[in-house]
Amino acid sequence: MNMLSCRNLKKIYQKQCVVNGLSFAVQEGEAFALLGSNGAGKTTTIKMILGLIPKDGGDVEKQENIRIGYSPETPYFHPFLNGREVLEFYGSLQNIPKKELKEQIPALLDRAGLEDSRTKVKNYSKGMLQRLALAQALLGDPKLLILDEPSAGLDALGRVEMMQTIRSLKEDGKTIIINSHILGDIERVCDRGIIIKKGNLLYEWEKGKENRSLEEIFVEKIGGM
Ligand SMILES: Nc1ncnc2c1ncn2[C@@H]1O[C@H](COP(=O)(O)OP(=O)(O)OP(=O)(O)O)[C@@H](O)[C@H]1O
Repeated sequence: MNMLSCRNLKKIYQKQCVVNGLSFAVQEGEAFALLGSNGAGKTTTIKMILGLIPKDGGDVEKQENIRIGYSPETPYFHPFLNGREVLEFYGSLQNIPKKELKEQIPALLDRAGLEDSRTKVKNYSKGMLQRLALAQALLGDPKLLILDEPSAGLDALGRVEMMQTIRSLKEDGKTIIINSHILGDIERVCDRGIIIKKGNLLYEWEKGKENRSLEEIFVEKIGGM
């Protein structure tokens, strides 16, 4: 069953077509990757799926009434709040009752690999911000998670932990769309994905479909056009 499908998605910026008729479907319970070089159109695609920017063509169809969690490429939170306070704030925007939030927040911080400390966001490292962005995306137990570069800025161990967390979320039944440049991570966690170049779909990747690594496929597809 599809969780989400995009048909002929299009985005034009300054007369330039940066997403050019993309069509793909994400099935319920899978981890799906959007792959491509810098400027390929991955974040723009995510923003159209979320309705953050208008489409210049095409459709996005989602399962009805699903909750979506979103971790943006460059997370920003109020600098004078600590992690817990950030989650309380976003939880209140979602109308999650205070009592429920109190129960959820320590588990969410823990799951994202953050301590429930008084450290304010202004003193967070880039990696801590990424972790907080993931915890924020998990508020309200969404069915679909959209993670834009979730391991950007994390050190090697942090990256491994982040990918383990994402894998465990998939095992819990969440559907996950990930935008990432780290092909080894994608290969370990994702089931399927698409390679995009200059807004065009180049290749539909599926784990185990080919007897070569995602990196080899990526280099061939991206380098060969
Ligand atoms: N608001 C905007 N106005 C004009 N051009 C934009 C805007 N946002 C994105 N673009 C352009 O659209 C193209 C696709 O950008 P996008 O951010 O979707 O790429 P990406 O694949 O996510 O890249 P990266 O991996 O570097 O994040 C780029 O050429 C970018 O410069």
